[in-house]
Amino acid sequence: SDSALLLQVKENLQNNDALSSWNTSTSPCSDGHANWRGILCYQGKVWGVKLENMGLKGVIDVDSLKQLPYLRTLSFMNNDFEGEWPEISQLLGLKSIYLSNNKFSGEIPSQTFEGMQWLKKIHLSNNQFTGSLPTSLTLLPRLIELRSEGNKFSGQIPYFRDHKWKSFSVANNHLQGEIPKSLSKLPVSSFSGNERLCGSPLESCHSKKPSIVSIIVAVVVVCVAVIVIGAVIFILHRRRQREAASSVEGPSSGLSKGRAKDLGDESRRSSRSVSSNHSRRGDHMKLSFIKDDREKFDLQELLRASAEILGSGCFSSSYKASLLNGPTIVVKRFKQMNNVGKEEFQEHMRRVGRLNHPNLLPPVAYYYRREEKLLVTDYVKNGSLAVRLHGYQSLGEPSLDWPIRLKIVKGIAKGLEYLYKDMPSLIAPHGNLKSSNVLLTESFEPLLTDYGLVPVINQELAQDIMVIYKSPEYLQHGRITKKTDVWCLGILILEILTGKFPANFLQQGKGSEVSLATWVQSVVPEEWTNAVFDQEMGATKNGEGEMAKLLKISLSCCEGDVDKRLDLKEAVEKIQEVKERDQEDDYYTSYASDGDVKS
Ligand SMILES: Nc1ncnc2c1ncn2[C@@H]1O[C@H](COP(=O)(O)OP(=O)(O)OP(=O)(O)O)[C@@H](O)[C@H]1O
Repeated sequence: SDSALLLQVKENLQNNDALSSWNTSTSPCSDGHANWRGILCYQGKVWGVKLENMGLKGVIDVDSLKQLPYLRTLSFMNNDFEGEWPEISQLLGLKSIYLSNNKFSGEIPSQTFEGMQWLKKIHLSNNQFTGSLPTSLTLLPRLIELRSEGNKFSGQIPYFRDHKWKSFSVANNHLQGEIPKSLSKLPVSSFSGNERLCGSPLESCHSKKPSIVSIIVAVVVVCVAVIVIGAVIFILHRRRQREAASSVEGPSSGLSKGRAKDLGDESRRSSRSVSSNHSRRGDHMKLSFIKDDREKFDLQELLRASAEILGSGCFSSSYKASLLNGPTIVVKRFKQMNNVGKEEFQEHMRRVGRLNHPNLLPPVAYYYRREEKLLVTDYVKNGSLAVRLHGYQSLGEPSLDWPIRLKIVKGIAKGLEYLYKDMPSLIAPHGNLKSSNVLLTESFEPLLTDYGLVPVINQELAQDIMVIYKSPEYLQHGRITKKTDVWCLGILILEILTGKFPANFLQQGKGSEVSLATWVQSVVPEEWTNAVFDQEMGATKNGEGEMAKLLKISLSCCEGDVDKRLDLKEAVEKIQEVKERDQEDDYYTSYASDGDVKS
């Protein structure tokens, strides 16, 4: 019976506490409705198994599922399954398969989908699948959704013919080669994050195949160059060693101490040995500067500078260092980038370095070694918006007033708008927009930091640390869209208006939809003045009307349904329309006129 088969499925699952309703006292389906959690019924028959967000792992018992004759949809999204591709391809009647956001790994055999002629939707995003995208996908006549972003698929995209895509993404994999013509009308975001993929809608390939002769010539030239460079490096290295031995031996300074305490595999060495170790590496101490217009310094000078730790997140640690007779700078040490290659990292830094906007903090220099990636920026005097919003009251310092908060919001929106224009190939051009990544200049102009990093951060860890992966679309459907940064913007504005820390509202566990936005929505507008707006903002004459306007805009940015959410352009336009003071507007009336806000 269906009951026995499903109980067998349950038995093979670990962490199955959420399935307590699966027991012999009821049947899974009766008279059209389901008695068992996660079972979808139609006319008393099991047509779907939807076990999402339950922390499940173990084995998916395909042999039992195979015997459910009416099974059409299967979802194990947002769980903790590991291991190889489950043999669900034996379930020939399936119309949809959802396995996104697990830890499945390994290759999916190329013939896997053969014969699954009813299959319309396949969601595999954010696992760790490797190898090629199975060619049998191209043979599925009804396929309209294929989500495979955020894996480690490599090789070329197979040739799809006449599929009418409702949703397609192979973004953030290791795919390469030319995108098949049949997919060239899809948006850039469907393919971004694959460094070696080319052809429309991405940049054209221009790939003239080099002749054998030119390859041989190139190899010879490279070999000669390597020998010459090696000899030069050796000489310089020896010279520096001698110089360094005398200059570095002195008492170690703040940054080297901080690094010695904190730097990954070097953590157990003393600060002195960090310094001398680096000095032995000679040329490896060189930082790559983005622009030529500033005085250069190298890693050794950084290690000698007096330094203090500014903070250490999951993603990076940041040190403030004052160079002797030089500027005060911040060295950010990335923790989650060990998958990125040198070329990729350099190209990315150069790309970020080309950006130029008054609301973006520009990189000054970077440093790459396989086990160490550093980014140097200027120190920004007023620190982060996070500290200003949440840390100042305890110090007895005045908080930010409403006009300044509005100025900050407008600056953030402009910075983000620029990122969207100048990094169009990224699905989430910022990716980690939050208050600790907004710094404030002396005139309280906001500067965005940590932007554009999605392509170089380790995918599997990025999911735990970057704000885009807390969005409703990611938690529910495992996808990131061009509007995901807008959601982050909305939450950030709510944080600025309420003075509340968004992370406190995110429930533990995947799939939760509770956020600062849901809390604000739970408060009636009449209570906003007392219950929602940060009392620390202080009263501005008639400011509440404008505050309410901004609050409504931010709620529209946080709309859970991506289609209803404002896009970035709309959001920025509306934000720029909010005035610092508005003598006529009153927030109750302005709220009443806008019925769709609480959708
Ligand atoms: N250039 C800078 N000038 C002044 N303060 C900075 C600068 N860069 C970073 N900070 C501050 O240093 C602290 C640590 O920053 P860091 O980016 O390392 O971690 P985080 O932003 O708190 O968390 P995460 O690792 O998730 O990004 C933060 O409060 C940040 O605002």
